[in-house]
Amino acid sequence: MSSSFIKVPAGGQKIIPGQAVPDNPIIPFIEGDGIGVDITPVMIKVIDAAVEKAYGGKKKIHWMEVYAGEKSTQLYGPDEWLPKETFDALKEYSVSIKGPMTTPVGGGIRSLNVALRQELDLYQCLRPVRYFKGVPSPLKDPTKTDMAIFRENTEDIYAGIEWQADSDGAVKVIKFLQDEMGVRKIRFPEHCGIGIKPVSVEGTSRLVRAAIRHAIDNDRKSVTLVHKGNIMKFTEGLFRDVGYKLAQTEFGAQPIDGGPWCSFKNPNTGREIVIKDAIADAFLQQILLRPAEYDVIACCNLNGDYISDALAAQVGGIGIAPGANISDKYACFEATHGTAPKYAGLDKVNPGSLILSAEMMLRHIGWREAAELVIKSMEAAIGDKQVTYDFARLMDGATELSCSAFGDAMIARM
Ligand SMILES: NC(=O)C1=CN([C@@H]2O[C@H](COP(=O)(O)OP(=O)(O)OC[C@H]3O[C@@H](n4cnc5c(N)ncnc54)[C@H](OP(=O)(O)O)[C@@H]3O)[C@@H](O)[C@H]2O)C=CC1
Ligand SMILES: O=C(O)CCC(=O)C(=O)O
Ligand SMILES: [Mg+2]
Repeated sequence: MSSSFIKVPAGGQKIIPGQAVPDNPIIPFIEGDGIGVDITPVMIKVIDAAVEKAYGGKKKIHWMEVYAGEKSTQLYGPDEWLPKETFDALKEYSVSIKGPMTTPVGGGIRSLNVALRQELDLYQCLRPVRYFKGVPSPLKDPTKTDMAIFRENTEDIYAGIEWQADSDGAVKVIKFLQDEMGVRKIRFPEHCGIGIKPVSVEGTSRLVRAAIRHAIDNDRKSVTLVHKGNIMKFTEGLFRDVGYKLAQTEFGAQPIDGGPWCSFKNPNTGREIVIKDAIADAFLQQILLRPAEYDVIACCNLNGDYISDALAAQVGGIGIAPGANISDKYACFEATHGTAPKYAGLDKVNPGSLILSAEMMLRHIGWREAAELVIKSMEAAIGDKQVTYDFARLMDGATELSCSAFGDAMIARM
């Protein structure tokens, strides 16, 4: 593959990590599969309008399309799902945004989303979950759900280290486990797929460190380590133990009543931050019944995937659930939801999740005034009951708007 399809927009400048963000940054975007074709242009239109309104033309994003997923196979060739020039651009321009990408179940290609996170070492998946006034919710008081999920984004069973049943690899790994590791517990070793779950001290430490720093910077009351460490002792249990240890060694947390919960004073505000843990199954009921008790959540990759969608449902669903994949150098923003294939091209779905992901991106580059306009206009559109189908079907007296009309309704309210 040597073709280049990326056109660098004239008049834009690179964002260079550690340097001031230029007023004319080039931001690469991946349109995404499925509903990507609907939500990505609406996101761009809304963000451009907010930036224009906030800065009167002094600042402007120069969007640069880069290709991955189905669109990339159409351009570069049938097996080119994530071309090298896309990776290179995401690194070179350091801040980017992407639509969702399809991953087939069972066979076929491995997740391009996971590949991107791993290749760019975007180890923090930050998914804030909070309530917007007027949004339909199954909870009596959805305002109590206000959490920031820090999901480890590069390891765990999600890393996709696994072998298909009956493949040479599966047979070999199972034989190794039985013959050399003394494993007797594989219930049906014949015709058995097998996977590996890596959870490391280093991977856990950097994620929990980011979660605790977020709690400090945002004056949150607690960080909860969510895990299934009673069952998977040396992976999820490690996650919990390393998290507690790090809170003590790096942040000076002291055990509460003999531990393992511990706490320290926020150096900025003097208020106490509690580090606690919860076993994942119980946590999933606690967030519904006692959401006010949770602030910042730190968890392994797979648990974070489940928790993200479950928490999103408490405050309106994945149509309005934003996210960011962050490393120490790069950031790639993306919605929590996927490609919702049955709605692709219908101009129907909620673009809110990708728009709010872009809002996080605006804050990330320090364009707070534009970010606030995005929030204000979304609240105003929802407050006026001008919403997409997902909210309209749950709200009395709402006007159902198309995806693009919802974007326009936001712009009209900036
Ligand atoms: N980061 C990424 O790129 C992700 C990619 N995926 C991939 O997406 C594909 C489809 O996955 P699937 O399990 O169907 O999950 P999706 O998140 O794509 O969709 C599930 C359901 O969520 C609702 N939904 C999703 N997006 C929106 C939106 N913007 N507005 C309103 N409602 C929305 C719809 O509910 P309803 O039917 O009730 O209207 C939809 O049917 C898979 O290949 C999966 O691997 C999945 C998650 C993340
Ligand atoms: O990569 C995928 O297809 C799914 C990813 C996903 O569900 C997520 O990151 O929340
Ligand atoms: Mg998911």
